[in-house]
Amino acid sequence: MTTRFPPLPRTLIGTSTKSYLGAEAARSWGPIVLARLQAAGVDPASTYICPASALIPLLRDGFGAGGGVVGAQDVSAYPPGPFTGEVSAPLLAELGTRMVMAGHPERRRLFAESDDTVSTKVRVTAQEGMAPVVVVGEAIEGESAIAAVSAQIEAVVGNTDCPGGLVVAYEPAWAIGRDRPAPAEHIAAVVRALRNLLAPRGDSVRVLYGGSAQPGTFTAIAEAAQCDAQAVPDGVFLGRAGVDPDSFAKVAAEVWNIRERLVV
Ligand SMILES: O=C(CO)COP(=O)(O)O
Repeated sequence: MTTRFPPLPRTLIGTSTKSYLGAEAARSWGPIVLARLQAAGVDPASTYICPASALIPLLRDGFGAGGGVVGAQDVSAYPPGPFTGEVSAPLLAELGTRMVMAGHPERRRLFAESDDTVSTKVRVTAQEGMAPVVVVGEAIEGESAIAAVSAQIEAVVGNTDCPGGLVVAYEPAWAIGRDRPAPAEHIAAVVRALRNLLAPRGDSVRVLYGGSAQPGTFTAIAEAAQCDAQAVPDGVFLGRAGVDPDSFAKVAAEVWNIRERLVV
C-alpha cells in the first residue's frame, strides 16, 4: 500500500550520518537540533536526517515528532520475504521514512551497486510513496559533470513515476570526504543543468548539493549563481558536518536565510 506523505518542502537541508552516529548521540541529536532551529527561526520541516536504518524509529520519535523529516540511507531492492539482513521499502514507509537515498558513490564503490540495482531501489522507494534521493555526480574532477549526471538520471530514474517527489543530490564523488567542497561556480552550473534536465517533472523535484559541504558552502554557491535562482540548489546534503547537531543547525540557518530571500 502506498503511504501518503505531505509534499516535499521547497527548501531541504539535511544530512546522511553514514555510520558515524551511535544510539546515544542519535538520541540527543534531535532535541539539540530542534532547539537550535527554533532559536534561529528555521522551519524544522525543511530539515532532514538519513541515519543508519536501526536508528530510524529513535529519530522519528524525537526529531520527527518535533517536525523534522527522517530518511534512510539505503533500502532493499527486494520485497518483504526471505532476504536475510535486508530492510524492505514497505517497512521503511511503515516506520515513517519520508525519503530514501540511492546511488551514493560509497554504495557503488564499496558494495558494487550497479545502475540496475540503484534503479530498482528508486522504483521500490517511489512505489511506497517515499521520495528517492538520487545521488549523481562525476567520478573524477575535470570529467564532464553534465554528461555524467544526465546519464545517471536516465539510467536510474528514467520514467519512474515518483508520487512522493524526487530529490536529486549532486555529489561529485571526488568532492566527498575531502577538506573542501567542489568550486561554487562549478556547482551552480551543474545545478542549473539539472533543473533544465528535470523540468519536465514539474515542481516535485528538489536539487541539492553534497560533498564536503560545510558552513559557508551554500553562501558561496548562491554568490556564484549571480542572482540566477535556477543555479542555486534547494539546500545542501551534509555528511560529516551534519553529525554534530550544532554544526548541522548552523548550516541549516545559513541555507534557510538565503533561501527565504530567494523564494517569494
Ligand atoms: O556523502 C555525503 C552526503 O551524502 C557528504 O559527505 P561529506 O560531507 O562527509 O563529504
